[in-house]
Amino acid sequence: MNDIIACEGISYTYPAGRKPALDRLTVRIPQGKKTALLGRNGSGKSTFFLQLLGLLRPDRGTMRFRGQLYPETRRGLRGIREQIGLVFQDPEQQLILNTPYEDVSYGLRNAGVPEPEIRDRVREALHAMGMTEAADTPIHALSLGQKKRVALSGAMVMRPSVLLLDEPTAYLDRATERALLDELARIHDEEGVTMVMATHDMNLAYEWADHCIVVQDGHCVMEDAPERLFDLGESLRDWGLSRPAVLDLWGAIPPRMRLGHPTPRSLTELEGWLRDHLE
Ligand SMILES: Nc1ncnc2c1ncn2[C@@H]1O[C@H](COP(=O)(O)OP(=O)(O)OP(=O)(O)O)[C@@H](O)[C@H]1O
Repeated sequence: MNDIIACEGISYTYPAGRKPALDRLTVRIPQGKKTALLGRNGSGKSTFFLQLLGLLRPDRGTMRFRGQLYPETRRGLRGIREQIGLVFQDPEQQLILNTPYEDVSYGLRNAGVPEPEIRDRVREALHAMGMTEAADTPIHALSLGQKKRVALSGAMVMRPSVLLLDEPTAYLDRATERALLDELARIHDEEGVTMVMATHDMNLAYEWADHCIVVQDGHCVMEDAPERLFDLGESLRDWGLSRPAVLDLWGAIPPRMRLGHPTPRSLTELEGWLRDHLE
């Protein structure tokens, strides 16, 4: 597996922090894959995202993007930021202009993209998120799910190679969550974008991720495929993680019935299996 990002022993303490937010963190982000970043509140996930964007710099350790050390200069870091998009947990923190159209065009205009191209790219990005009709609606009149879609459009319009998603499904209802996940799947499959998602939802991590990273107290304690990670019992509890419900339900089905069938990755998949096998 090729790594698009590799961090080696990075540590960081906030100026006002009493202990390190990141403590000798060593992790890699595989290129073109979907990585879930897991860990209890305060374990360092958001801080890690800010480090990846170059908005915070490690006190020690090294970070590489496509095999090259992160640049030291502002200009170099801006170049990294053009290739990495971040969608904040709270869209209110991200959306700064009056309408979706204005907000999504902001980054392109800053990058000096010509107006006709801005128009086309913004329309395309809003259309992909089903936000065409709301393009000129005041942001404050949008629902939370719509605001999240605008934030995602704003990140995607820059055509990043890596998309960082901080709790993208937090506060969303099931239907809006499903629509957002379908859109992420489309972006991943069609555009080959590497994705990293911080989430507290273990069902989602198990269903969505190819690769999982677990952080505890700013340190990586486990990095593996979801099926191996979620097979661990006690350690999961120590790290503040739960087992995905689908694994417990699947385990409750008599072994002779499930023998030879791959373990379902989601409750929807399990539901389909039950429908086929219990008729
Ligand atoms: N601006 C700040 N100043 C001082 N300490 C901070 C600051 N931001 C975060 N921290 C501390 O750094 C540590 C890591 O926080 P971080 O927000 O990265 O965790 P997280 O895993 O993203 O948490 P959550 O799951 O709640 O979003 C915590 O101890 C937190 O209190």
